[in-house]
Amino acid sequence: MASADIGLVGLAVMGSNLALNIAEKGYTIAVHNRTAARIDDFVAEAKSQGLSERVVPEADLAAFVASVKRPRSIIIMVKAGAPVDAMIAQLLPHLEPGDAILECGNSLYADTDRRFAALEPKAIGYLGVGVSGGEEGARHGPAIMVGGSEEQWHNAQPILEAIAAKFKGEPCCAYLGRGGAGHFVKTIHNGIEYGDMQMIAEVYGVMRDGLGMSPAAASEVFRKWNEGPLNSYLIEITGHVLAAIDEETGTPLVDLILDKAGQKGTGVWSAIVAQQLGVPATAIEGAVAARSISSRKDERLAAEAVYGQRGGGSVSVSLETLEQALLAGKIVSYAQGFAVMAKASEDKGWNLPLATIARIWRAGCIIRSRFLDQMSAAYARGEATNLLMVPDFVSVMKASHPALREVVAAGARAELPLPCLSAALSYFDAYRQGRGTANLIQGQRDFFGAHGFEIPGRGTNLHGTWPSTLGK
Ligand SMILES: NC(=O)C1=CN([C@@H]2O[C@H](COP(=O)(O)OP(=O)(O)OC[C@H]3O[C@@H](n4cnc5c(N)ncnc54)[C@H](OP(=O)(O)O)[C@@H]3O)[C@@H](O)[C@H]2O)C=CC1
Ligand SMILES: O=C(CO)[C@H](O)[C@H](O)COP(=O)(O)O
Repeated sequence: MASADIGLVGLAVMGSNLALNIAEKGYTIAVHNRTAARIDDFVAEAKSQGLSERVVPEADLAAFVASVKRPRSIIIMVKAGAPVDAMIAQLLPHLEPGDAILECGNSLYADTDRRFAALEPKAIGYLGVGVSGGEEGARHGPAIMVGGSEEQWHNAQPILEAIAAKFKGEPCCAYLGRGGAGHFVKTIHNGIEYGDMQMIAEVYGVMRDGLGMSPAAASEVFRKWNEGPLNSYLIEITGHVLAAIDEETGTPLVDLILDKAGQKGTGVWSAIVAQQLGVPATAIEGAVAARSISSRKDERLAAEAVYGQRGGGSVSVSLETLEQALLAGKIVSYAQGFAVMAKASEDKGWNLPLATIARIWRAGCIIRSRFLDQMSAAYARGEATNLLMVPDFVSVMKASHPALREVVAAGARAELPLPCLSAALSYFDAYRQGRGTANLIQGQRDFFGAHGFEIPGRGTNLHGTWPSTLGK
């Protein structure tokens, strides 16, 4: 007999913690996983947490679906990509019109659009749900970004709001638009996450290599910064990562970890979509490229052998300057991420609520910070679509961009790579430069390709009389 309020397939890190969160909120949840051993492990864990009475484990997929009350809501939390399509195909024969799939992984928004469109004629609802917060967030309250059918959102809303993180009592969960809107917003969340993490890593590099600070000393600085305007989850965990000691050797763990960053796709997708939309997101692009160069360890070692080790000596910037530089870089990066969402919203007709997005990112998600509270208030007042033009942030940027400039210049002189911070600074300088240099590019384009240029007051698509370069 159907007894479960909701079902969940995929009991790895995220799925098992979400399922425990759902059970803890008083809902009965049916669970299934391709590899049955994970179901047994999950049941044992649920038991140890006193939640097994609200768990219906099913190793057989048909029995799993049948155990969920109609109209059914089934969460899919498996590896993104082909496994999601495979899971939908396996579930479909057992679902009935009116049932819904809530796909909660880090899926490419275009895949979600496609799946949404394929299931709509079958009367199977489809929600593409971005979930952020990692293992701990999934268990105790993630930020939840929902896209897809509005009707299905209303069906799922009570459970999703119950399990979401709360900021001053408000659930960090919202419906953001049709089709892939929720996954799109989660992707940009991750792009911003990449920018935050890379800028923090660059500042750590200045501390380690330019100021000669130990991990313990750097940890103490991040702990202090977490009490100020940079207060955020990522600054907080950076302090903890830098303080950790390896039990085997007694040395700082961070000094033992290989300097090659992994990446699973959302950062690259953010950079690609920004370029496709014609919205500069240079800080995010810089962060993605930095992960890629980090992964080429052998090539970097070979190049170091050719060019020699860094010869720039120490840097002389204060910790206050570093803090201000990080703040300025972060504002630029968020401005870019939100500008990408604003343009996507326009192009795809999603009507993305930017204030709501900033609001649901204030707790639960990886980029949660004090700063997002200020941002959501600014967007709610409808002040601007680019954060760099929002009065509160204009004053912060005016005060902090000289620090960003000082750090980037000091880094360049000391031969320290700062790809993300320098990209943010260049974007800021270009964004506020009333007279740029693209007039020369237009001249060059007309020279080699007769592409035309504009002279204000004279006309568009004009051409120059250029000398011939033939035979030279
Ligand atoms: N880990 C994190 O911090 C976060 C992850 N996410 C996203 O959430 C989703 C789940 O992540 P995570 O919990 O880390 O798990 P993984 O991404 O590691 O995926 C493992 C799960 O997918 C299942 N799976 C893989 N291939 C198939 C298939 N072909 N058919 C059926 N099931 C399959 C596995 O089943 P089996 O046990 O049989 O191998 C297992 O349950 C991903 O999209 C991820 O990007 C989102 C936010 C944070
Ligand atoms: O979605 C997440 C956090 O918000 C996941 O942890 C994701 O895996 C992070 O991306 P990457 O693995 O590329 O660093």
